[in-house]
Amino acid sequence: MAESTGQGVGRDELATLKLLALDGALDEPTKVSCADLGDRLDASNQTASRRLQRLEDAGFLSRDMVSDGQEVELTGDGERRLQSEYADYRRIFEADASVDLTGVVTSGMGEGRHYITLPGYMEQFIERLGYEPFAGTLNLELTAESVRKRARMSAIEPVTIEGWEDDERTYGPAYCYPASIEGSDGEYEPAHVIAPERTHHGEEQLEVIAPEKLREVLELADGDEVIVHVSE
Ligand SMILES: Cc1cc2nc3c(=O)[nH]c(=O)nc-3n(C[C@H](O)[C@H](O)[C@H](O)COP(=O)(O)O)c2cc1C
Ligand SMILES: Nc1ccn([C@@H]2O[C@H](COP(=O)(O)OP(=O)(O)O)[C@@H](O)[C@H]2O)c(=O)n1
Ligand SMILES: [Mg+2]
Repeated sequence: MAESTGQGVGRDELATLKLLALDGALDEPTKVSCADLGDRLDASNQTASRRLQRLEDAGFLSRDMVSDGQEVELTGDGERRLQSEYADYRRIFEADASVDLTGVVTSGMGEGRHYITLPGYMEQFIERLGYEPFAGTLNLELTAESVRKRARMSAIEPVTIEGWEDDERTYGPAYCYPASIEGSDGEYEPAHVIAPERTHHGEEQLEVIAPEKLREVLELADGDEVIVHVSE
């Protein structure tokens, strides 16, 4: 049994996914033959076929049967899985990883304020980030390209804010990535992209914290575009 790397796929499936991407299946439906794939993976035809099936079941691949074989294309999740692998290699080989993400300012659920000001988090922010964050998170809706690029943040070492508990419940950890925020009115730092482990938002929402209210200092309103430069 292959070692699991999450979402039901193992190392072997990941190697298969990489070969398919090298063949062009990231950009368009690409013809594959299990015999050829098996040869290149040093595995049997049946093994190659099983790996394709697992990748499809995991949602990393879409497949179309055509008269003389099959065409495959990586899904968004498939691309993100490879991006995250790529980010690991960047982390290994590149000293100063950075990523620029673009998004528009949006209003969230009004919960950021509550979480940021809980003493169990606030004390850690002050100690580990070196500033007392403004009470809330600036929410950005990322462009489709930035949603994909977001995985590259894993090449950057975050400041970890640990989970904690009170009498009533437990609170999850959160990871803070150093960043500067560029609006049309100028650039602001220090700031951090905050990624709570437990969140109600999907990958398209980015939350940012800073010592000041960014809507005021950068004169931002819903719909304004900002660029977040994330780097160590
Ligand atoms: C520091 C921090 C810790 C959080 N911890 C939790 C948590 O333990 N459980 C949870 O359901 N949501 C947690 N959240 C996430 C919020 O529920 C929510 O996803 C988001 O931060 C709300 O942002 P918004 O009000 O800006 O839309 C946390 C958020 C932050 C900023
Ligand atoms: N550093 C920060 C943090 C939050 N904010 C804003 O402060 C308000 C409170 O944050 P919040 O996270 O509780 O609210 P929503 O993001 O859910 O709208 C929101 O309007 C945020 O956009 C800001 O301008 N600068
Ligand atoms: Mg917020």
